[in-house]
Amino acid sequence: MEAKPATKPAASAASVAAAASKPTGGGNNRGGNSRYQPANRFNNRRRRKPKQSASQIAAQKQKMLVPLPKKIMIDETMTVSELAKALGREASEVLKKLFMLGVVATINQSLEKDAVELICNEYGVAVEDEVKVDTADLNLYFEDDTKPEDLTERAAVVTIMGHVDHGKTTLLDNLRNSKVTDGEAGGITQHIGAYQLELEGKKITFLDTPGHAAFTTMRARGASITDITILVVAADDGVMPQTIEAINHAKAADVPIIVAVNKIDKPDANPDNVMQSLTEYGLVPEAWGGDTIFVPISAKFGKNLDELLEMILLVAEVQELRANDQRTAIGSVIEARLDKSRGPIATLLVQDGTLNVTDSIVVGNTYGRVRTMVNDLGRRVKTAGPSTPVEITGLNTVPQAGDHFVVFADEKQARAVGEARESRAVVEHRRSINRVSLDNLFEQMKEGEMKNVNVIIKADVQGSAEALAASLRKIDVEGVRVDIIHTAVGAINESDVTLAAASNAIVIGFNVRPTPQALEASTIEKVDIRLHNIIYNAIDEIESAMTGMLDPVFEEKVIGKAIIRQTYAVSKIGTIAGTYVTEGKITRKSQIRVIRNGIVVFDGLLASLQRFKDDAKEVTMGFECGVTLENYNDMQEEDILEAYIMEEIKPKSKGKK
Ligand SMILES: Nc1nc2c(ncn2[C@@H]2O[C@H](COP(=O)(O)OP(=O)(O)OP(=O)(O)O)[C@@H](O)[C@H]2O)c(=O)[nH]1
Repeated sequence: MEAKPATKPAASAASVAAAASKPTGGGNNRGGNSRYQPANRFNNRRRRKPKQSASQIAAQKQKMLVPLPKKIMIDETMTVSELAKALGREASEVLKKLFMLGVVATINQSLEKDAVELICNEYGVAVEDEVKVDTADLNLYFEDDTKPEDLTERAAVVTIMGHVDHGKTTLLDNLRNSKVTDGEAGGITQHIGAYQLELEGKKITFLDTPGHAAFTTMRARGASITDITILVVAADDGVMPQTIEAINHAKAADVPIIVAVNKIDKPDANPDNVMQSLTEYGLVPEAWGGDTIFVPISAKFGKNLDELLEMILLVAEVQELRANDQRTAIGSVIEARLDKSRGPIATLLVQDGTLNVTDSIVVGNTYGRVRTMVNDLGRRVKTAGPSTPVEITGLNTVPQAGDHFVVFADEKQARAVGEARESRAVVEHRRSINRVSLDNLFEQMKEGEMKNVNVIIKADVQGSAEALAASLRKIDVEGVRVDIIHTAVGAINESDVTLAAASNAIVIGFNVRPTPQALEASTIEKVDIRLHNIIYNAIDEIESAMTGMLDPVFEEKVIGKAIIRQTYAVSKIGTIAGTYVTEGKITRKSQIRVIRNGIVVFDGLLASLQRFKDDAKEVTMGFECGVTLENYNDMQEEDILEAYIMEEIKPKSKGKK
């Protein structure tokens, strides 16, 4: 049977394909068979044509289907293929354009923003920086975007501060007992770090960890939860160092102060003296033309406590404290601890929104689900609105006082944010970010980040502190001024470092030293402490730093410490101090500072260093030695000798410690 012409081409296509795979063929080479040529061409044409037209059509289709975008977003760099995708173009087309612009690239090569802009320019497409929202940054959730109509009144949050023994705890306890037992007959009260009182239908929340250390530690961690500070000053004792510290801590946080002049029941109470002294710190009673409220009280005998509460309500009213109880809760940690049987426990202060049992929550660098919630009366509650303190369980680990908390829509989201924060916390110490030091002051000023330089001054005597403060205030470099946020007499203590950390301040010590705790805290918090014994040098250093001319060549390095155990007066030689080296070593070449109660009483040269009557080159920790100083004989038992050397350092190194 003769094959029909129509079937021939098909048969021959298979043959040609076979032939094509073996171009040199065997004996049955049909390549020269003219009979098959037309069919061959026909078939080849048929195979080529659809292929070409398909890609052309696809390209055309793509052109038609994907119009160029008006703009594309870039996060620093993008690869050629990402760019092509964003533009809706073939990568080869983008590569070609790059080539024409003189850039030889591959498809996975990442392009800098400049190159992306060049290409996009060719297409008439704008390039914009992608604004990345860092969902793990809890501060974001504290940005206030509530409409005024959604806001309702909330209770004021009050902190009590003052000098030791002036009656802070007595006041907190008596306020609580007087009010709480009124309405909650026999109610179990428990310490959860804060409590609420009700007066005239309005609530007030008291943080019951008195003292400015707790207040400022929380502020250093980002929490500013206090609306009003009660400054307790004992009328029989008057204004004391910690009264002043408390004032400066409250001022630095911009929190209004109500003065409670306490212990007025005492026969030697002198409230007028307290008022008079406080005027020096800008706290002037209303009766004297100022705007500070003073309430004379007796915390112990409950006198005028209602009046004090009324004044708190008054100040709160002026502040117009509002919150939106309909949103998911945000707030801060007041206290946290680990309970052996219940796991991590945290007292939270809800600052906005309403917190519910079962809420998925991120607290500081941990997360979890609110399992139980207990209020300040020890009662189980299911919800907690704004300004309410509650103790919760259900967190994975223990957070820290001052940490922020945020409630998320679901557990998955909370876990993602919590885990991201956890791992981030391991690599970066959040409080060291952007901390000011004299070494970076100029850069921060240049970048416009600094409007004023906050300084804390500690000095051996009030006179030097004031003189230094006055001179520093006069410095004005390119509109940036020095702001003295606290001055006091005595060693630089932990509280100074905490205040510096919370207020981004530099600490200047004049003839004083930091306590070991303060030194340790300053290293952790990256607070710059500068120590001087010549006022001019302190001023010059700050001024140089502000003009970018700070170029320290030498830095002092403390190499050892010793304590004087005994002193001997020896004629012709003077005082020999029998000392015991407690840290590092003392070398014959070191300079010596004599420190008495945190104050530098001598700074100069070593005259002799001896071990068992022999001159020694150096004496190390754990050994005793005899020391004499040049031109100084007033060494006393218990004095600390600090040995230091001056070391050459590279410019822009860490500050003096
Ligand atoms: N007479 C009298 N004594 C008071 C009054 N308030 C407190 N005290 C007494 O003063 C002493 C110290 O009171 P606290 O409440 O412990 O003082 P504080 O400020 O909390 O002290 P620290 O916690 O050490 O800082 C106690 O013995 C109180 O009883 C008062 O109004 N009148």
